Amino acid sequence: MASISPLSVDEQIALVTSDDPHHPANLICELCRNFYTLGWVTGTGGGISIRQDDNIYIAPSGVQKERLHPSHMFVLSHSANTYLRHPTPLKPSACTPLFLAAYNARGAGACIHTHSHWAVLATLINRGKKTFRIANAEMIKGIPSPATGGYHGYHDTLEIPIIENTAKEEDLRESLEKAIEEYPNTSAVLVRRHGVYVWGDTVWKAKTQAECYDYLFQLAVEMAKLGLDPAGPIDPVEDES
Ligand SMILES: CSC[C@@H](O)[C@@H](O)C(=O)COP(=O)(O)O
Ligand SMILES: [Zn+2]
Repeated sequence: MASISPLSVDEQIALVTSDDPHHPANLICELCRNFYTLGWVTGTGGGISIRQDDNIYIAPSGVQKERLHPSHMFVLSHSANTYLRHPTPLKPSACTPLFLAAYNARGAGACIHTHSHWAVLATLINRGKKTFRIANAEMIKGIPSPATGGYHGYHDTLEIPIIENTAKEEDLRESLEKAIEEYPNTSAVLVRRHGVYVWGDTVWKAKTQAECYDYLFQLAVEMAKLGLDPAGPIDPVEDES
């Protein structure tokens, strides 16, 4: 991927400078501060990328994500596969190939990567399994169903692929791409002992869906602790009359 920008210095600065709080460079900073308080992006891990038309905004690698400034942002031209802005001496997030997988395969508008404990534990209660399952939970209704063009229903079983972690983040690309292909109805991929990637059509959909997923991961972990099957049926209610 070329790192020499075809843009002038002023044009590069303009890409990440805006008074609009909804500008991707500003939003990445704000959302990462929020995600930090949730334990999603602590210790420099995790992050979010946002696509605005052909421009993909990416945070730097190995930096405290709650202390980002818009001027730290990388901007990648999706169609040209060229960095329009590559602030030295920073490096783009190691999650970039994973974010690109969501943009390329699903036309996502944003992709979030968290190291949430709940996501990690959701992979551990499914030891030896390639899929996380949960059913009959209200928050499933917040998860899209690309197969129907709508959302999952309350009684649907939500299935999320689990891929195995690798020593380097970028080496997850192949298995993440395969999981996206094998699970056409998913908008998230869990990474064993690591976290989760969640994408959405817009930044707000990616955010709210990541919140629904995290809620469901916590619910499943707490249910498993109580000996309950997160994907189990609804118990029949006794007729006391
Ligand atoms: C605590 S380091 C974790 C990283 O290796 C990685 O898992 C991660 O999610 C963030 O990568 P980064 O390149 O800093 O954006
Ligand atoms: Zn990570």
